[in-house]
Amino acid sequence: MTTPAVTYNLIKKDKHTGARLGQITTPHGTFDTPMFMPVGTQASVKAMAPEELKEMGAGVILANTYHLWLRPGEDLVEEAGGLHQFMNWDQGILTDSGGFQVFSLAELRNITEEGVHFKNHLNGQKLFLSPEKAIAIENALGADIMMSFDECPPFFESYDYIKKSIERTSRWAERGLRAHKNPQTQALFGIVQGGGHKALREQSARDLVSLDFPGYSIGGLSVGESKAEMNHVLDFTTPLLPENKPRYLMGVGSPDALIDGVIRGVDMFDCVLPTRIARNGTCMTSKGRLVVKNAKYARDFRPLDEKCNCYACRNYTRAYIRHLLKTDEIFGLRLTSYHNLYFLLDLMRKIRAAIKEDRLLDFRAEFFEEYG
Ligand SMILES: CNc1nc2cc3c(=O)[nH]c(N)nc3c(CCN)c2[nH]1
Repeated sequence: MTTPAVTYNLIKKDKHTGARLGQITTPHGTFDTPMFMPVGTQASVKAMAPEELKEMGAGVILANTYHLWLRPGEDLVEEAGGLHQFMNWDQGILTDSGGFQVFSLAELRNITEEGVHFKNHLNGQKLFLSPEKAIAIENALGADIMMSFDECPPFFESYDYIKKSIERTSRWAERGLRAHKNPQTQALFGIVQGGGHKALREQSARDLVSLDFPGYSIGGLSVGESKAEMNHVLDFTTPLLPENKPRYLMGVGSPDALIDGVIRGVDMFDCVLPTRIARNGTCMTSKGRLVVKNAKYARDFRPLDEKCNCYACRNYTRAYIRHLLKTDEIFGLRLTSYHNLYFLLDLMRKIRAAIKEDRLLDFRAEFFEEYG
């Protein structure tokens, strides 16, 4: 039995909720869970240097197969020694498989059993992605954790459509497992789908768990459904997954969604939100969102968040950051991006501490009281 590339160690279960304290060990280090993973779609977490990401406690970051396949090409990244070498990041890297990005970015032509035909969103060129092609690209990129090639169906699609979709996604997952060249150094996760349908989530989970992946992602969420609907799906989906393997909720999220996902047994999260809203001057604070570009902050010489200990909050004021954003000074985006990423990574640190002391529900109540 070869040692798998990624192993999960469940350290402690919260007494009052489904939350778990754990650690995930990868070829590039061991990281505490629950964890938030900053998104670096094109091999860069926008505006952040690797040293800054390390300083704020980021362990695993994301990159996207679809984007890197188009530019600069997986062969170039492989020639550079793989993503870690190429982007000078020696901690964890997870690559998404391209399925979701194709559906959300490219002009779709059609989905067949073989794979997905579509147009390159940059130049309209006809392209084709199959499970085998996506896995080959992820093998070349060299991420520690790879996603299976899946279809993320619209949450509100019909039962029949989603049933056909998850059955094909499970066949794609099996094809991906067979095509995977480096299982000893790269862990391939299965992605559970099924929309809002309990029976389909059960069928998808059953199919994927029988293929014995080293970890499982929960897909098909954070695609426009309400937070209540997402939490309801999590309520019946996480218990279907093996306790001794990591669970990754894709594309989530906001501070409240992170807490509610942890409570329902999720270990890993990713979202572009912190860096995306930072670029238009919206900051996450313990008292909710703060749009620092607003005129009311022009002479506000307090930090973005008086309870935050990040580089931006220790050294700069709302007035200065607002000035930078208003004058299109790039340093402004760097400060808001740094702060938002730090805010979510620090939130995960607080959540892990709360699980350790069995006071996660109290922490949730305190957090929501202030966050609004
Ligand atoms: C922002 N919301 C969101 N929902 C997702 C679902 C999938 C999903 O169902 N499958 C895959 N492969 N990726 C997803 C992603 C991208 C995660 N970086 C999602 N993002």
